[in-house]
Amino acid sequence: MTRLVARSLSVDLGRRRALSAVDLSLEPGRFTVIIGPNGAGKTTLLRALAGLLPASAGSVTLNGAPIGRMRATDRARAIAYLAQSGTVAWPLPVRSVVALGRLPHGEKPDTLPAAGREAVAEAIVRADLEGFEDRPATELSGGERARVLLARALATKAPVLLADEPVAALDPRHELIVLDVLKEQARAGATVVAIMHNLTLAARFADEIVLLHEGRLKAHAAPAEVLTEDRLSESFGISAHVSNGPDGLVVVADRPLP
Ligand SMILES: Nc1ncnc2c1ncn2[C@@H]1O[C@H](COP(=O)(O)OP(=O)(O)OP(=O)(O)O)[C@@H](O)[C@H]1O
Repeated sequence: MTRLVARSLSVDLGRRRALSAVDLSLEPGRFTVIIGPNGAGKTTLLRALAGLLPASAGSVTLNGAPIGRMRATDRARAIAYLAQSGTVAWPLPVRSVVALGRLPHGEKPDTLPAAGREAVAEAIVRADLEGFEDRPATELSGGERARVLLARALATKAPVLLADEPVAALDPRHELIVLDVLKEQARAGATVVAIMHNLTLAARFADEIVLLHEGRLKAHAAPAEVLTEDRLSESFGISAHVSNGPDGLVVVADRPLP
């Protein structure tokens, strides 16, 4: 059970303060979705939580240990990080790319032990990639590639999964499949965090929503508490209509505010 905590976390990118004094506690078993307008600091927050960006002030701890002081392999075993629109540089078969998720365990793609092979096979099924195993990962569509990279992250079987816009490139069916997978990971005890722009899907799947705006945490609560018309207009600059649908809140952006 792994708890990831940011305390008064600020991050500077160049001379710009991208994140200011964020306090956030991410608990095992919860699926948290980070929302906010472009440039709000969502990726910066996720990268800092993953230990990929240093804190300029404050701290990030994993089960109480400062993340910046962890060995890289220990961190990679504990936290699977799925980057925004990740790329695949080499024409490796899909199975080998997914197997790279086992590297933090010291397992090489060509010589995976039974547990590694099982983790890879399971990740391929969960990302709906059966039949793609032998295809070169460089010859896939954007959405297929996104699912390969998700499968690579799943194959690590890390207790923390941080995903930057994991459904941005996906068709509606795969959006639902992937969000189900993320929710299942949380239900199985993982700490799962994803950045999303689709507010209706965020409301439907998230246990908690974190709203960022201009580098600051504006809200962190259940979807119905965060996704109010007033807050959407204040943070996103839109006139929005929020209603109750059969599967949760439905958020419709009516028009941009002047
Ligand atoms: N390398 C950099 N140097 C300076 N500023 C940067 C750098 N990278 C990002 N920024 C700025 O930091 C702020 C936060 O960027 P970040 O990528 O975290 O936003 P985001 O909320 O993830 O946005 P999006 O929804 O567009 O992905 C933005 O104002 C951005 O312009």
